[in-house]
Amino acid sequence: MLLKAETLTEALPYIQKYEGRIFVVKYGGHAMGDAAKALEFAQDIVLLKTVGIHPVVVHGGGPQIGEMLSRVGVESQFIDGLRVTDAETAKIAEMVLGGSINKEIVRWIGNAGGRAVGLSGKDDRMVIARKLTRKRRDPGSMIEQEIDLGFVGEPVAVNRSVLDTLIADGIVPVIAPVALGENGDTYNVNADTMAGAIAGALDAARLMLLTDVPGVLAKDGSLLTDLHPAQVDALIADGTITGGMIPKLETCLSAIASGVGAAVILNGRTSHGLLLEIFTRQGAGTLVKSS
Ligand SMILES: Nc1ncnc2c1ncn2[C@@H]1O[C@H](COP(=O)(O)OP(=O)(O)O)[C@@H](O)[C@H]1O
Ligand SMILES: CC(=O)N[C@@H](CCC(=O)OP(=O)(O)O)C(=O)O
Repeated sequence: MLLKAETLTEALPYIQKYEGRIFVVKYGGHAMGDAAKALEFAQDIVLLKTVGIHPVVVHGGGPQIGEMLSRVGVESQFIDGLRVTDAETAKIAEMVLGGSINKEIVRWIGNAGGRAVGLSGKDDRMVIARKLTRKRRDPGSMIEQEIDLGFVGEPVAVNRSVLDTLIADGIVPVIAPVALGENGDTYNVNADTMAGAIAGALDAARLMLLTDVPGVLAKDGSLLTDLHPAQVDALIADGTITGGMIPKLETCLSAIASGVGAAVILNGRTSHGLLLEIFTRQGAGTLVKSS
């Protein structure tokens, strides 16, 4: 697609603008389609690296974890888009995320002609997390109850040194959302949250969240192409944004607050959607930006 002369002319200013900058790309479990789509994603990542932008991939795998859990007869429950994670679930989540999905993405990028190294937050103690707590109040009650999500973590520190080494060596880091607790426990981290923490620590120009919808949709189904952080609370309160879209937008806001240039939520199954967003005037998806 980028080989057309007019497309290249349109892309050039963006290439110059972002040369040398880091783009954190979160590849969600729902965004992963068939083998052809996976190859397109990998080609886009390789193209970014080739033009001098440094992609860092953080992947999810919620549906794939769910499949494995049901195969072994373990049920799982979600609260506010987060999987309640007991010790057995944490083990299976780590196996699926760090074992099978991580290595598949590394393979795809390699097949597309790039260099990739897979790791999780545990490698080189890259991401340290603490137990995440959630509070809930029953309708009509004044008392807030703490909900125990088990081994669900929120990143509290990111050590970027191993990522800097890989990036400088021409390698795309591919990161599974598993982190190390301060006490040495293993924590399952929502992949959006993980991507946001890494984007913040790397001063990324963009955080790109690839999912299975075109972006944030209004109640009438139309795409909200631009969102200011101040609009998000109201969209959650009036029920426009629900489920997994809530942690996604919370992540966008905290990434922007920690210095990331902007965040984009877009459809990872659209052919070369990543390139359309970065290198064309029209873009793709929902851009969340302060000004
Ligand atoms: N306003 C909204 N616009 C778009 N999607 C929304 C909205 N509110 C809730 N969603 C849901 O959020 C989902 C994306 O979150 P999630 O399933 O966690 O994605 P992923 O697995 O890619 O991280 C969409 O498939 C959709 O069902
Ligand atoms: C705590 C928590 O919910 N962790 C997620 C990690 C994977 C993930 O976030 O994957 P997607 O991006 O594909 O949804 C989970 O167990 O499903």
